[in-house]
Amino acid sequence: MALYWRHRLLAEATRVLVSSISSDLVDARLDGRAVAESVRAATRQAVESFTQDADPPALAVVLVGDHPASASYVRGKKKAAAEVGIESTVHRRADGISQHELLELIGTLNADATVDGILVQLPLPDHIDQHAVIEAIDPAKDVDGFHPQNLGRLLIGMPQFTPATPSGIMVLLRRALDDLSGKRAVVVGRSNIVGKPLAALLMQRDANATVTVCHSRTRDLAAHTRAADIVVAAVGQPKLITADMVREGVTVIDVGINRVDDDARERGYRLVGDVDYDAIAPKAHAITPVPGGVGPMTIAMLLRNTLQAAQQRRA
Ligand SMILES: Nc1nc2c(c(=O)[nH]1)N[C@@H](CN(C=O)c1ccc(C(=O)N[C@@H](CCC(=O)O)C(=O)O)cc1)CN2
Ligand SMILES: [Mg+2]
Repeated sequence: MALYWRHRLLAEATRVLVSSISSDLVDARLDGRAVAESVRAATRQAVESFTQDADPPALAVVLVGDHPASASYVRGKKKAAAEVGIESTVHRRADGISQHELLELIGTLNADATVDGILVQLPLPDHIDQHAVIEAIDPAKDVDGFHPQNLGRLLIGMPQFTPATPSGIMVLLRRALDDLSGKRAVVVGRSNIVGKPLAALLMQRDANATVTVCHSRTRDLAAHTRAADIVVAAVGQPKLITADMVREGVTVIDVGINRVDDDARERGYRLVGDVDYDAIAPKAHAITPVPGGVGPMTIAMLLRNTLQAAQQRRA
């Protein structure tokens, strides 16, 4: 029970801070960078007070292979951690690492009392069983909140670590809407790291949304999204959600990060979400851009989880 209340207090502190910052809802654009900055500022302050009489929270990040996007997210995590006073160590391993070797590394990090939080950057190479790796992480150090124990706790309303992207989305939704109670929320995508935990958070008693989860086999997706007050797209398909699929006044959260070729850009591509932002923005109450929407929240919420891990472990 103590864990539960500590989690709720931290969540409430973030919510108060986030709702008190100057408006980051310019027109309909819901500025994830600004909200993430406020979450990081709150975390920085809390880390400062934690380190008055304790070592800084310590995060271990495991990165397998040389997937460029994963390497870039891990750099982002390391930099953001340093900025709020969290120590981080990246354990980089070659693509060819065996599952056994990876499980051994997790075992070593679990046993290391100086490590508060562990995360394994996803995706992992095909020859490794992702579930086995996640299950090997000590649930008390599972700052991604992907361990079955933590996902199970979330489902029954006793969260310990809540996955970063869904909890970041909840902060954005609370920033955009005064009350989620009774709102019809359609989550498009049923992944273990976004869709499923987000559905659990939205139907929790402190949110009270009415939740529908849609996926690749859903018949007449547009009929669901058109009836929704909140649409969350987390599929990985550019322009899956078009203007004719949403109602006037909708709140749209775009979780997709898709690279599309663009010769005009120096890097040869640009990032787009799952949502046709330009067409939907004029009719939306609020909508997150890509980049600069959900992505920055993912890293901010991870930092919060890492502080929480240190607080719980050292209590
Ligand atoms: N172990 C984990 N693996 C993965 C997670 C996760 O939470 N834990 N989530 C994603 C990747 N991810 C963090 O790991 C992540 C994705 C996107 C961003 C972000 O800030 N995106 C920017 C754009 C960045 C760019 O230019 O490429 C944005 O949307 O503005 C941060 C973190 C999968 N793996
Ligand atoms: Mg976004």
